[in-house]
Amino acid sequence: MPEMEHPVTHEDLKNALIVSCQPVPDGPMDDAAFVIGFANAAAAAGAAAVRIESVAYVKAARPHVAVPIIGIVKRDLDDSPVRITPFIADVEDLADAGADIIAFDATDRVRPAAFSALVAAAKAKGKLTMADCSSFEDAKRALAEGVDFVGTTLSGYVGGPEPVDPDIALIAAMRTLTPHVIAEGRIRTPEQAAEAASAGAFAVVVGSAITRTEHATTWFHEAVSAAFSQREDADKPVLAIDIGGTKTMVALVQGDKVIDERIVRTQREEGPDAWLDAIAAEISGWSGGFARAGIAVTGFVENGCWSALNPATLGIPDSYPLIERATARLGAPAFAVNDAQAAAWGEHRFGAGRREDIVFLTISTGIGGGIVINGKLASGLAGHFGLTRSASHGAAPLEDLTSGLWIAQQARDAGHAVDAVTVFAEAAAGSAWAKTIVEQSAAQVALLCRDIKLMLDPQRIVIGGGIGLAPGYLDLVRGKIGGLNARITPHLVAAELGSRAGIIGAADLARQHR
Ligand SMILES: CC(=O)N[C@H](C=O)[C@@H](O)[C@H](O)[C@H](O)COP(=O)(O)O
Repeated sequence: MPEMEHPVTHEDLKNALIVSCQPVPDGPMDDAAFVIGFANAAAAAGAAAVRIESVAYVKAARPHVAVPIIGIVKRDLDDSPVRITPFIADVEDLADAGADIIAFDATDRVRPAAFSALVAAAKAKGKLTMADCSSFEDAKRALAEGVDFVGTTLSGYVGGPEPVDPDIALIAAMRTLTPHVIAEGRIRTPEQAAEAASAGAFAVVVGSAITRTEHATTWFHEAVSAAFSQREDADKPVLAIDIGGTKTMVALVQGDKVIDERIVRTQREEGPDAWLDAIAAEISGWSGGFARAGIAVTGFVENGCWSALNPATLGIPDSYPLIERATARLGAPAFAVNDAQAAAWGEHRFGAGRREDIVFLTISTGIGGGIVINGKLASGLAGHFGLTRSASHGAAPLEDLTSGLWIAQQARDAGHAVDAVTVFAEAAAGSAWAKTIVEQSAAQVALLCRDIKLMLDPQRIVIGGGIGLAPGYLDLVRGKIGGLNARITPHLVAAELGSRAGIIGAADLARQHR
């Protein structure tokens, strides 16, 4: 033995793993002894069939291999792109060598022998047939010629760049034509093999990942090298930038440590190209000292482009290509994020968030925020709580009834032309008018925090910003929340990273973003 004891049928391949035992041509494993070894190792581990290339290897393996063999011959022809089993003689020789199933190219290309003749030759020898297809159309034609199996073998190999992933969609499409679909090509992981099976494959072929040692080694080598070089990058400082309405903070940040820090004025009228130029000029002495850049900005960032939500804060042209321009201008790959979202991430990683799911609220001139859920930062518009209207009962965006600007306005209306800081000082000193204003602001924030708890259920709500951290303010908010069932009471804590939360968060996000 082991010749096959009975003629192989479709059922022998049902729900099978098939291992293609084709060493890299002319490589150190390109030897009959290895092909036999691979085939027996595969069979011992549960493979129900093997695929072997060349008449010589099929002949060598047949006496030693007890599972069905799919045989192919590969040829590089001058006058045809067809490589897999192009000639009738190939079919016959494979059959005579002991292959149970003969596979051949089923593409619609110039070929030396008619497809129907190949099928007939295999059948004349009493063998099953497998059509190596590149498309749904190939499979349709092959089935019309009476093949037993259609494979996705040649998808991605008939022109254009070779894909990386298996063609799962083609498996599913071919399954609408026949149950006898063999998934083959670029299946590199057990997960992909399972996906192919779930998509409707009758059997799944895995080749290079198991039997082309050089290929599999290369994949690991590349992954490991990339990870090592990323790790070296990760140890380098990040250039962190926080572009605000009046000033821009630039810093070199390592972990949560700010190594160096500068402030540049944001020339509001000049626009983002000029702001980036000013930043680049300011940091020229740091060149080579950072591997990447993290940018926190007012407004929001989507698909690498920056837009204003409130142009009064800073006039950003709509969809300014910030990441592209910053990467070019700063000489390092850049990442950009809303400033309050960056601060939320900073607090989550290194501050009062304690690596828990948090909502961060910065209450100062306006109200900004960020959300970290399931360990991930929500991007886009997420966290712009100051613009919500539920807590203000629709009267105006919440920040217009809560923030520093509103507090100063209320004071003026009460006949006291002072800023928010003074209002807080007056409230602390016992002035009734000032207390009333601060309490109203705190009551709005309390409503917002109650809603946030019910909408997102964060473990903590971290409160920052000049107003949020003003002495006594957080306690006032807690007081206004009071009386709720413990499960739905939000847990409020004071932010810990202060004005550096944004740059620390942006730096960390840039480090993690590849
Ligand atoms: C396109 C072509 O010539 N495919 C050949 C067909 O036999 C083999 O080189 C592949 O190794 C085989 O299809 C298995 O695929 P993978 O090695 O990607 O698991």
